[in-house]
Amino acid sequence: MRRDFGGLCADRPVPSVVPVIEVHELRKTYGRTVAVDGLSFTVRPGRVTGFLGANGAGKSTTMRMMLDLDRPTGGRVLIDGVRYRELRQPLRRVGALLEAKAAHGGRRAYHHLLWLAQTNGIPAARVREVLALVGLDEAAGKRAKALSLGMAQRLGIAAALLGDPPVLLLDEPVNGLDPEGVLWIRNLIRGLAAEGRTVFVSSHLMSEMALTADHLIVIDRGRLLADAPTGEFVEAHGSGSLEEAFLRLVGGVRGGLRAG
Ligand SMILES: Nc1ncnc2c1ncn2[C@@H]1O[C@H](COP(=O)(O)OP(=O)(O)OP(=O)(O)O)[C@@H](O)[C@H]1O
Repeated sequence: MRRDFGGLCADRPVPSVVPVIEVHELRKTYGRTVAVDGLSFTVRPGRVTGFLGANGAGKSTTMRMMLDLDRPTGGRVLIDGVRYRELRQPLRRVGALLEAKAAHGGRRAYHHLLWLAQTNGIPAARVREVLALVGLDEAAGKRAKALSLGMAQRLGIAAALLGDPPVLLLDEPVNGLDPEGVLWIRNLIRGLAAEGRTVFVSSHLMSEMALTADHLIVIDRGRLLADAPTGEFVEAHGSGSLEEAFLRLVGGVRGGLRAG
């Protein structure tokens, strides 16, 4: 089913199999801490790719490097064949949610989005569209510091959708949302992928990812453990659930490391 998320472009190209995001031998160290350890994978359009890992596995660090917010110690990330900072009109190409509380506390939700739109050549009318899309019309006049975590998360998603980008990078988008909000974001994410967009979503919530992701990139301690369709991943680990498969895989690898 094709869904319309009120985007600027009416028609999108048919999803291709060409990877949109390419992560090559990515590495990041902070002093002695190896946060990301030689990670390589690609992300394709038209499906939800879940980025799974336990707390501290290196998901946020990887996503910051995808957006050029952190400099890799080694390797690189290409989006459409170039680095993020080389993209022209990046907000129209890549929408990102990294931290829910990214807006300046004193700024009203509407003005936060308007400022982002105006500095990125996006029509002001789009602000009302995305506020409606994320269910924040009535909270448009609230200052960012007065928003609940769930509302701040919705504002972050509105900012990510502002440029109607074909690529979305969402770091733990479910954080802070109530059950209704969780269902809403799941449907939104799945709808965005069904439109042919490239959707990359990190989470440590296995049950949620099982319902949302078509494909999984699983990491532990900065290393790639699996790159597989969700169903295949669960089956390959002889499990009834994604959570069980994940725990078996991570437990097995860590056990092997200890034994070695
Ligand atoms: N700025 C930093 N300085 C020092 N160490 C850092 C920094 N950022 C991340 N790390 C470390 O790098 C590792 C990976 O952290 P990261 O936040 O990327 O993991 P994560 O998978 O996103 O975890 P979570 O699910 O808890 O958000 C952790 O050991 C973390 O302590």
